[in-house]
Amino acid sequence: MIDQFNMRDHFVSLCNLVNQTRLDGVLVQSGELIANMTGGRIALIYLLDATGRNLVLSGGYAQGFSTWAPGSRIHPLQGGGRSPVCPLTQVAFTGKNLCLDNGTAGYDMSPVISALDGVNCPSHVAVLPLARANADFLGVAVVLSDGAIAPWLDRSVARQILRAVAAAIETRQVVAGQENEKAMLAKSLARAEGDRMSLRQRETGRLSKRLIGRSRPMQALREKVAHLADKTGPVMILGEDGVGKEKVARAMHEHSVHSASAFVYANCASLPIDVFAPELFGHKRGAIKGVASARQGLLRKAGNGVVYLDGIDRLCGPGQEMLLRLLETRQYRPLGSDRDLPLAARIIVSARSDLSARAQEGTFLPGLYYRLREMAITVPSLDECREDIGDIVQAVLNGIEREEKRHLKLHPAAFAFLSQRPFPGDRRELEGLTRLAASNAKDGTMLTAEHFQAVDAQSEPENVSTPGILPLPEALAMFEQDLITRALAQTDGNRTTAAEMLGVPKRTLADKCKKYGL
Ligand SMILES: Nc1ncnc2c1ncn2[C@@H]1O[C@H](COP(=O)(O)OP(=O)(O)OP(=O)(O)O)[C@@H](O)[C@H]1O
Repeated sequence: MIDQFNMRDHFVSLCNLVNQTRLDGVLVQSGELIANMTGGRIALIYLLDATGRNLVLSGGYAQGFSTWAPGSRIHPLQGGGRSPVCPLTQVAFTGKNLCLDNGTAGYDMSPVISALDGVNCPSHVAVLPLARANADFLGVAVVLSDGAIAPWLDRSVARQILRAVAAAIETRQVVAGQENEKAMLAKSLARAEGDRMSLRQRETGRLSKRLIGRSRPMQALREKVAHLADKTGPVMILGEDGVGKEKVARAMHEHSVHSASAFVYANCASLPIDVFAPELFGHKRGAIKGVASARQGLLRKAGNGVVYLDGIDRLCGPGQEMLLRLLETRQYRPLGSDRDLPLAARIIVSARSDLSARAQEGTFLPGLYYRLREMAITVPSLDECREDIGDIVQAVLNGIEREEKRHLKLHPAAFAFLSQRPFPGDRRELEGLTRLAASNAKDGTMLTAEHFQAVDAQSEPENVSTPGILPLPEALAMFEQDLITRALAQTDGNRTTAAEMLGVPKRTLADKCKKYGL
């Protein structure tokens, strides 16, 4: 009769249960379902906590209350042999229904009474175990009824409903756990991303202090430097004289994980192989004639830092071949040694921008060029980044302020002057010009266009009036006169010696002196 009478209600409640998307909703729905099924007035759900040692009052249902959320309370599962017995503990350990239709004598009902918070406690109590799909203990449902509960529990539907309730709770717990994990993961990802961003900002900030300029080409350059900094393999930095190739190399090293190791500089320009090889690889004692002691090479000195080879385009042919071999084998042998050593340092080279053409025409080893261009950076010239002039000048002035305690500011007219002025020596020329202009300015003043113009005027070669095109006899006479004057000056007017110097007979010189009135 019970089953027939309530079947439709059970079915609706079960659908509601399955449709709950939150654990608290599942618990209320479960309470209602269990109460209806057992004819109870109140149903409480206690779930085992993560430690497996406590039952936590997690949800409940009370007839007549649209929503009822008993405060969550923790009840430690008690060890055996206690008196009075905790009914929750007993069910947790036995896994069997406990139906107290005939009174609760001998049982400690405080975990149940305390949950009621003043709600009148019905006379009949049953504690029903809830099990996970793998039969592990999940928790208990406590039913409080004004009438006998046992007859209701005998129905097969009771077992099915308790299984459905346990499954719904377990599913929600798993989903809630996953969501919790997802939220924690998202939080830690956001934290890591934040850390990464601020680290990146700090690093890019450091790079902008070294490689000054807000122009697009400079921004792109800094990005490329940051990108290549932690890669391995050689880097080639291309650019004309004074654009800042070495500065880029140093910035890349400082940005890398090996920044604590050494940055070793070597100028390759025009070095013959017998100087370049021992310099780079080092040599053993007695390996070089006339050199008594052994010497550590630059590769060894750099450790796992950087060896910066400046002006690789001017390295001699055998040097180029040696370098290619080093990059290919990643091994080298100090002169006089019989042991190869591994290449630990990163090789960064600099060259003028026309290296590709040089490789094509065969004046630079093509194989080395192709190896080096795998990671190449071209430094934009100041002409391509004219908007950076103000920032570079300001950086120089800041340096002067730090070193010399002199405070100088750039006058807008000076900036306008510099923006127009060509800089064939690139950033090096701008830096040097600013230093010289600043040396003529007083502390606390503005650096004006005149300060820069004064430096330019001093460095211009003296005005030599170049004669226009003269008829050849006239020009030859001028040249002859100048030559004789200088020969006489050098010989203190001694015509005999002067004639010898000029390779003419004494008589010819005398005639010419007469002709030119010397
Ligand atoms: N982005 C920059 N901001 C400010 N100063 C710079 C910048 N780039 C280079 N400089 C300055 O220009 C000068 C030349 O730089 P660096 O020696 O790095 O140039 P380079 O290209 O290696 O020159 P070279 O070809 O003669 O070896 C240095 O004094 C450096 O401080």
